Amino acid sequence: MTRRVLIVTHGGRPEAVAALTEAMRELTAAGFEVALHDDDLAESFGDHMSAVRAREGVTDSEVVMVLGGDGTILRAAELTHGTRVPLLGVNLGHVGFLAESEREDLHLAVQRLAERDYVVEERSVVDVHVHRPGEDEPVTGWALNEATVEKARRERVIEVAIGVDGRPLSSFGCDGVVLSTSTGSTAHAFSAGGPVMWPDVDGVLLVPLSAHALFARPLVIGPGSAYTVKVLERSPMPGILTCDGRRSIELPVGSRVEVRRGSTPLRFARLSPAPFTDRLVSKFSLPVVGWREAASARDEKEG
Ligand SMILES: NC(=O)c1ccc[n+]([C@@H]2O[C@H](COP(=O)([O-])OP(=O)(O)OC[C@H]3O[C@@H](n4cnc5c(N)ncnc54)[C@H](O)[C@@H]3O)[C@@H](O)[C@H]2O)c1
Ligand SMILES: Nc1ncnc2c1ncn2[C@@H]1O[C@H](COP(=O)(O)OP(=O)(O)OP(=O)(O)O)[C@@H](O)[C@H]1O
Repeated sequence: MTRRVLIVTHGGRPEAVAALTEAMRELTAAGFEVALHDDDLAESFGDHMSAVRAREGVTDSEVVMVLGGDGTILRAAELTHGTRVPLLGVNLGHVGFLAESEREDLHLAVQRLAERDYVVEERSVVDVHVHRPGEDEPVTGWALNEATVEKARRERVIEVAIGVDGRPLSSFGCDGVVLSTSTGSTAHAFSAGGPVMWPDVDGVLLVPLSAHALFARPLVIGPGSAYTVKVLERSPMPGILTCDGRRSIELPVGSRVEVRRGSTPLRFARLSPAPFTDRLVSKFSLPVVGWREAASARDEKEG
């Protein structure tokens, strides 16, 4: 059976189109059938490459290869969410925290795929249920990074009440609250002062955004618990919920948002066993000078 790779890229970027040409050549040479998610792009490649329009969807692909940065991976996650197809990110972006390979390692990545020399890592998402006044059914959503409840406009604050497992915890005026997975703990939640959660910490992080309150600390709950965020009737401002910076749901006052660890994780193809700590050091250029000297001094002392 022919092995297929579906490619998602940032079609608006010249470097992505160049990387796409190389990826398609390498994958085709390795015996893969290549499909492009971006039909317009497929149009320009369809003639002289074995590009197959990705009309067949994702589930008959072995891997979704993403040529881009974090945002493009978050966009590609919309395709694989709910399926068992893993994402493999090749970083063409500025940060590329979610990517597995750098641009210069594209050939190696294709070689490892061809040899089935990769492991699949599951990353938790958050599931979101939004109950709005006058609506019988909740609006549902999910996020790989975070679901953020924010004030709908810049002026004033949004008044929210926070609860855990149906029990009230606190209420305050703020710019919003970020409800993040471990994966998203290095993204918006990180910028808002939240802790970094290693990927195997299966909890959900809440970080308030500029809360006007004495008790508004980052909180972490376990995989069996759920947050409730209510937009209070007294709030001078309605809210808006945004998942991964891309999927939004309006929150009139009186809305109730429930966020819990998702039931279906997203899957990533991992080529290198490099620990998350190394990725953190590399992506944030953390100063680790002196670590080796200290370690070798300890080894000498221990003989
Ligand atoms: N003040 C902030 O830091 C802020 C504000 C809004 C959104 N965001 C983040 O942007 C994400 C959307 O990313 P985008 O690239 O489409 O938007 P974008 O182009 O605005 O980039 C936001 C930044 O977040 C980085 N990023 C995204 N996911 C990350 C992760 N899991 N770990 C570390 N860094 C990550 C991106 O690389 C980029 O540098 C949202 O999920 C949210 O986490 C951050
Ligand atoms: N085909 C596309 N058309 C329009 N916008 C796109 C497309 N692909 C990606 N984008 C958007 O462009 C933005 C930047 O993309 P991406 O994250 O890949 O690059 P970057 O921001 O430079 O990398 P990083 O996120 O690692 O800093 C993202 O918000 C993404 O959703």
